[in-house]
Formats: sequence, C-alpha cells, structure tokens
Amino acid sequence: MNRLAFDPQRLAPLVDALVAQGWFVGEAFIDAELCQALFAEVSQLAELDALAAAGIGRGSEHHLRRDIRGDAIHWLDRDSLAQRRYLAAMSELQQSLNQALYLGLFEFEAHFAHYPPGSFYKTHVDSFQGRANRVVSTVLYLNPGWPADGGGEMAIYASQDSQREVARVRPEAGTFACFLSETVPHEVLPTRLPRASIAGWFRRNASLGGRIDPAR
Ligand SMILES: O=C(O)CCC(=O)C(=O)O
Ligand SMILES: [Fe+2]
Repeated sequence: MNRLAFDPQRLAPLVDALVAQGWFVGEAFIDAELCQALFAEVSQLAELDALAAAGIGRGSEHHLRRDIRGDAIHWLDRDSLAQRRYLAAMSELQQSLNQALYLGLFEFEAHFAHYPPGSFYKTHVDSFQGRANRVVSTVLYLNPGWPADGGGEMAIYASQDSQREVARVRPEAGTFACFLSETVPHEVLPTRLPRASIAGWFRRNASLGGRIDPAR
C-alpha cells in the first residue's frame, strides 16, 4: 500500500490541461484498490450516521442551505491507511504543481462527501469571495460501476461564462478531477443513487487582517 496511488506519467498532461483550460479530468487515475478502501470507509461513516450536513460559507458565515447543497461530509483526519495514502498522493501532486506553476501551494484540506439520492450542489466556485485561499480544487470519485442513468455528474462551465458547459464528469470510482478554484464554475447534478467522493483543496497561505486564516 505504500506505492504512489497514481501513475507519475499522468502528471504532465494534468499540469498542461490546468494551464491550457483551467481544468483536468482523468479516468482510472487513482489506484482501484485505494478507491475501494476509501469507498468502504465513507460508506461505513454514512451507515453509522457519522457524517455532518455540509454548509456554505466559512466561520460565522457558515450555514446550511439544502436548496444549494445536499451532501454530508467528514473531514479527512489521517485516521486510516487509505486516507494517509490518498493524502500522500495529493502531496506528490502539490509538489508537481508548485514546481511547474509556481503556485506556492502549502496545504491540502479534504473531506469525504456523501450525496443521498435526490441531492445536488448548485453551480458555484470554490474560493470564497475576497479570500484567495483555495487555489486548486480536486475531486476523487468513489462509486464503482456508476450507471449511465445514475445522474450525479459534475458539470464544468467555462471560466467567463457559467452558462456554457465544457465538460460533464461521471462520478465513477478512480476518476479524478481538478480545476482552478477561483475561476471554474461547476455543479453537481441531482444524483439518483448515493454518491461518494473526496473533495479537496490546495491552499495558499492567506491572512486576514493580521490573523492567519486556518484551513476549512
Ligand atoms: O463532487 C463533485 O463533483 C464536486 C463537489 C464540489 O463542487 C464541492 O464540494 O465544492
Ligand atoms: Fe465545488
């Protein structure tokens, strides 16, 4: 379980796509065995009712809006071998992004997400307004054998035009998406089946009025 969870040869095309179009999607990108372990972990958390309803906004502005987003989450806490292996892979990706793009990324935060049937996440960008904290967003999908009529795709929209869809991503286990957090609008379309993923963000150091701005 110690080897890198993705093929390093796929890094160059990922970086090129981020530069050229602001987003990348790779199928069978993350090791299947690792995806299985992560899927088992989030499924168990859902079964135990150990996930928390996700909100929007941060700090005191954080509130639930089921009309905007309907997932339940659990922040990765390095509690399992699978989590640690995934975080090691993201750390490798962070180094490549920093070397190639001088992004100065210094931290990665991520949570499991579980979307019950009928839930969705309306079109948004991931970086909160006025805070250049999240720089690159990542999503790893965890459901094996996602059916064509399962819904729950992620729609990616053009940077300058959130009406123009440029990609639609089926949430199949192993598929990995990443995109620029501040400029790429995206949406989770209503899912018909329980949908499991890990959403994560590479962050840059940011401070607010002299206070450091912690992750999450
Ligand atoms: O699960 C996805 O496809 C995207 C999730 C997302 O946009 C988010 O958590 O900010
Ligand atoms: Fe998002």
